[in-house]
Amino acid sequence: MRCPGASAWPLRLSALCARVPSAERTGSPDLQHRRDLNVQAATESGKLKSIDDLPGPRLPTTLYWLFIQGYADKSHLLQNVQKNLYGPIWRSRFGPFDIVNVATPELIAQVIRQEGRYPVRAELPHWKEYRDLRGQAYGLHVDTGQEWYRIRSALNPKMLKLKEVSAYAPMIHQVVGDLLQRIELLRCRSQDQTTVSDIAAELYKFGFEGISSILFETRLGCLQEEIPEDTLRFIRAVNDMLKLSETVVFFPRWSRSIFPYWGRFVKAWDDLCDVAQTLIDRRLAEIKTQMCSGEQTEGMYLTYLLSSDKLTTAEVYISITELLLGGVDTTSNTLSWALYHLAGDQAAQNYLYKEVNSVCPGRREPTTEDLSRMPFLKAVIKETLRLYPVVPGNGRFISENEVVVDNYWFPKKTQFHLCHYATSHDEAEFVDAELFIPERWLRAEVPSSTCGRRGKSSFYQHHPYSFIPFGVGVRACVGKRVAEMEMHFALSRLMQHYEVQPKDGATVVEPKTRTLLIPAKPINLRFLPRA
Ligand code: HEM
Repeated sequence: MRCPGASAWPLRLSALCARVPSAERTGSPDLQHRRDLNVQAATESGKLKSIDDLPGPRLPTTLYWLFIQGYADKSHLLQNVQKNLYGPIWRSRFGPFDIVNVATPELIAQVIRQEGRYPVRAELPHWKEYRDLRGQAYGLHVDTGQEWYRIRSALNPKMLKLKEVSAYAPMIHQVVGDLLQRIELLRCRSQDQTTVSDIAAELYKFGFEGISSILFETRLGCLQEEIPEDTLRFIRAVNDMLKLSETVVFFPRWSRSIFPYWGRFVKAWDDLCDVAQTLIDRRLAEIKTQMCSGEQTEGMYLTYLLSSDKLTTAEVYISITELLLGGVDTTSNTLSWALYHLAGDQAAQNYLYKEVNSVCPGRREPTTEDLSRMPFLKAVIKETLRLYPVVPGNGRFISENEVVVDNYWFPKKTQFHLCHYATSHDEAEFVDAELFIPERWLRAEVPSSTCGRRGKSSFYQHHPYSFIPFGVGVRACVGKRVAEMEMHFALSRLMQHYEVQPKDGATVVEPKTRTLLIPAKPINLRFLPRA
């Protein structure tokens, strides 16, 4: 969970929320009390089953799946395997974890409706331990309750309001310009003068430059010939931290000095925080100089946070670090998969090119308004996120209230795993679910034969909770709007300049899980300049 641990659906989500009484959504004490009484009554009358009645694998079975069957780095696929074995709701116990998995949109919706006013994704004791060790503020991922809400309310306005986010467009276009130059450089240097190897690695740099330009209002030069050492250090640290996070959480505190993992985890976090702090301090010094010389310090995100007075300095530091952490390989992996599929589907790529070209002829840079006239572009990104939700599973740790899901009663402090990889790959929700078909996201009135495919109306319909790549509700991804803008600008401009082809013929690249869903091997692509 670079977003620890969704583009068509916000409208559907609000429609769905409208059916839930507002008191229920906000988890008012009165309603809570009534719900608890109902739950108690129903349990007493024996109508509801308990967590112990749930099917699910025992520890040896889980170990067998992970280490003998090889699902340790394919945990996204385990969602489907276990759903087929145990049904849509099951329990898994593993080390200190006792988890209730839900794998249909209806069940996910039931959990979300009861998530309370301050939803918690999962307890992150090892992240908290690191923050305590270094005397840092907890921040978005670790803080809970009103403290989380206070921080989130400070971060939301300039991240989630469409109008505010549009202000970042010129900066993002500069960064996309650098990406285009870098691709041109790499492809000209390659042996066949067209290939860019490991496109995800280049897009990580794009992701880092993009989010940094918004947060710090300055360009770091991540896409230049000489990549700043701090950029590489940050990308390495994110990778290490995510990998180690999955391991460290299994080891008890007393084993910290015996195994090397905790030390490495701390080092990765130290590097992350150090790079973020250097960038923040550099920008702070610039702001001070500007102020001293009487210049107006009109800035974007960091300046806004510092001047809003809603967060302490320690909270600003950790929030910026977490936004950087969330903003790098989420967008970059999604873009990599989108290019991978477009390279393999020339009909879709041609259609996308024509759409971009008709809205922005002569390679004009698209504005945010132009994007609203590019439904196929948006459909490509949605379809990519459906096939490869970069955060393949989400969670809700419901500590405030007891919960009823599918005739089961769960006590407070139950950890739910929302298996949305399984739902977005479910044939019952998406026709030909394993295929890349962007036009499934276009409304039926739009010619459905765009790329030579036709469908019935069911082709376009799915439950709103079957596709939730950005999460859902008040705790959903804070970077959703920024991510979408970055991806839409980058993809549209790449299409204006290049036709993309697979380098290695029809080589299939599978995803693997390293907390995030990432390509299991490098994606190599050929970029052929368009006339
Ligand atoms: C393709 C792009 C992205 C995807 C698919 C994605 C996905 C997610 C998901 C699934 C969550 C959990 C939401 C929930 O619990 O319901 C999340 C949270 C989060 N994301 Fe993203 N994300 C993306 C881009 C970004 C970007 C660009 C940023 C930074 C600007 C970001 C920052 C965060 C943060 C800070 C959280 C934690 C929010 C909280 O706990 O209140 N994400 N993201």
